[in-house]
Amino acid sequence: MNAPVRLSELLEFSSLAHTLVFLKDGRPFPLPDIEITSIRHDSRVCDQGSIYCAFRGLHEDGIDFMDNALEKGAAAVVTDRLPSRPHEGVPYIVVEAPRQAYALLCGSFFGNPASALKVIGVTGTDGKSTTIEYLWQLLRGQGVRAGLLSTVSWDDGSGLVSSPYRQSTPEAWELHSFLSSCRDHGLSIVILETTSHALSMEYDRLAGIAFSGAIYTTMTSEHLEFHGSLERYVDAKLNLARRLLPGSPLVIPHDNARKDDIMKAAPQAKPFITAVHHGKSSGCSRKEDGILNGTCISATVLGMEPEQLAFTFAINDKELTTLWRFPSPFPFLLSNALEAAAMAHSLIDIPLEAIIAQFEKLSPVRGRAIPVPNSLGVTVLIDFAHTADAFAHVMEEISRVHPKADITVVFGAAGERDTTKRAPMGAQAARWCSRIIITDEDPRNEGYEAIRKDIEAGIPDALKRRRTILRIADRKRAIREAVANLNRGDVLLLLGKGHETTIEYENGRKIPWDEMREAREALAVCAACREGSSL
Ligand SMILES: CC(=O)N[C@H]1[C@@H](OP(=O)(O)OP(=O)(O)OC[C@H]2O[C@@H](n3ccc(=O)[nH]c3=O)[C@H](O)[C@@H]2O)O[C@H](CO)[C@@H](O)[C@@H]1O[C@H](C)C(=O)N[C@@H](C)C(=O)N[C@H](CCC(=O)O)C(=O)O
Ligand SMILES: Nc1ncnc2c1ncn2[C@@H]1O[C@H](COP(=O)(O)OP(=O)(O)OP(=O)(O)O)[C@@H](O)[C@H]1O
Repeated sequence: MNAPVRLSELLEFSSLAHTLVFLKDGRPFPLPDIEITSIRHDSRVCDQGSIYCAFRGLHEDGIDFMDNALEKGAAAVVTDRLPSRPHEGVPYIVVEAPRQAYALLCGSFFGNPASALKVIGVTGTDGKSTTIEYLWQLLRGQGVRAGLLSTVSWDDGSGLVSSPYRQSTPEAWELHSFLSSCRDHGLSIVILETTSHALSMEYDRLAGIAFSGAIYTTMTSEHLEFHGSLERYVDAKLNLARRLLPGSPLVIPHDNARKDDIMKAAPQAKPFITAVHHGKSSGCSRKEDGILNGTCISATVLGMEPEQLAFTFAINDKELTTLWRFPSPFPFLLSNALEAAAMAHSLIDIPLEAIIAQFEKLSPVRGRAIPVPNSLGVTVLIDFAHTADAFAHVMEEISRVHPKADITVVFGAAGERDTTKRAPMGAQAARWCSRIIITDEDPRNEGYEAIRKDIEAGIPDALKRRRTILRIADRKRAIREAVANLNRGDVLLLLGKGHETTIEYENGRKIPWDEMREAREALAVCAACREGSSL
């Protein structure tokens, strides 16, 4: 529990542009200084001494809950307009953007912990959590304890646990509370997942934080239901580069289509371009990539096995001949690791070779490209792919590793979220897989049927006739059906649930979910059944 802070101090240290309105006997009156115990955007969790920040939401207008917040004990209100009948004796802090004000006040409440830390932001469409956890592992391998907050994990210096938050970049109160805990544990580096929602000017959850490093992973398309267009989505992502401190490392993969825009958004950054390629190729070059002041790091994959990759790497034009190992067959994960290595190298000034030597010991990230052991002679992979680009990468690479295998995929798509990605996901599934089972991911109020139709709309008619397409809403039954039909040598991809622990249905109803347990159980049932029938 943090000690209360005086309102005057909070306002001063947050540098918040505001107008303070405090009425007594119907007239403006100088505000008596009050103690603030918390900053909240939800009236239901306000208590004695809270500041209530009224947000305009997708469903509600926070101004309608001011009375509720005051009844709960809120001592002040942040708003973009006064209510029609302002209460006497309530300080109204009138601002242009309440969400930005909320973030600045939260930072100020916790003593602006970000300014005492090197905060590294990781953004992109796919690969954020994996890259973050690889960076955390690589730094740890060099004896540097770093804080970490991603969709999957959380470490404030007290150890790695599952992230307790529903959001990948949590709301500012939770975020600054986490950062202050990192500072109090004596950490100097914190790696933060910075999502497009959090970076957008609409939500601005990261307002007031200056970044000491940024990694961009892939940049395709997601969350268009929120951003409205691809350009606005990209622009939100660029806010991370715009918030880099001068001279900070900025790591971008060579094949990121928005590489130039990202570099333009941070002209004073120190760029690192990374590339992973097969066989002989130039990878990236400082001249071609326009980074004469930066560094190119490229890995050449020389060998692919079902469980690992062998590669060499080059820094700028200097090719190093040592053969290194990466403990996964997926080059896109090697690309994430290479980005993490570039950042670690820049942050702690340790030769890249020493960092890359740690690759073979990297642990997988929960729910990402995790094989499920079995006795059926099949390959079953659990993965969190939930965009068309991630589908393409996983499916293409698994086909390369198992060129003769029949591939079955089980997947769905999130309800009430980006609908534009569904058809392209269906198209990728049909391109690479002979058997497609469309099931529930998080149908929410949209329901299974609408989502299934959107996915199927992306499957070309010619492929519809050549593929087996099953529609099984119940994910447990879908997995059982998929496993029951596998033949020795086949591949089964279970996509989109990864580490998640629930499936969300209508009106917020959730059922507990564990994809690994479901897969194991389905495989055990099938193994027992096949043993029984061979007796
Ligand atoms: C879809 C979405 O973005 N929802 C966010 C949004 O909710 P909303 O607009 O529906 O809120 P609302 O119900 O209209 O309420 C408006 C305001 O009134 C308040 N309220 C409401 C009721 C009441 O009784 N009292 C009260 O004070 C609410 O607390 C809120 O501040 O505003 C809320 C307050 O900021 C957010 O917590 C909420 O995030 C929800 C939890 C969410 O799921 N967000 C996801 C989409 C998200 O942010 N994801 C990104 C990206 C993930 C990725 O890339 O993988 C992330 O960073 O996690
Ligand atoms: N570099 C990459 N290129 C393409 N796809 C990738 C890459 N890295 C990971 N993926 C795919 O994206 C999935 C999600 O990975 P990860 O959790 O690291 O991304 P994320 O950006 O954190 O996603 P989210 O924020 O939605 O959790 C992986 O399971 C994999 O299928």
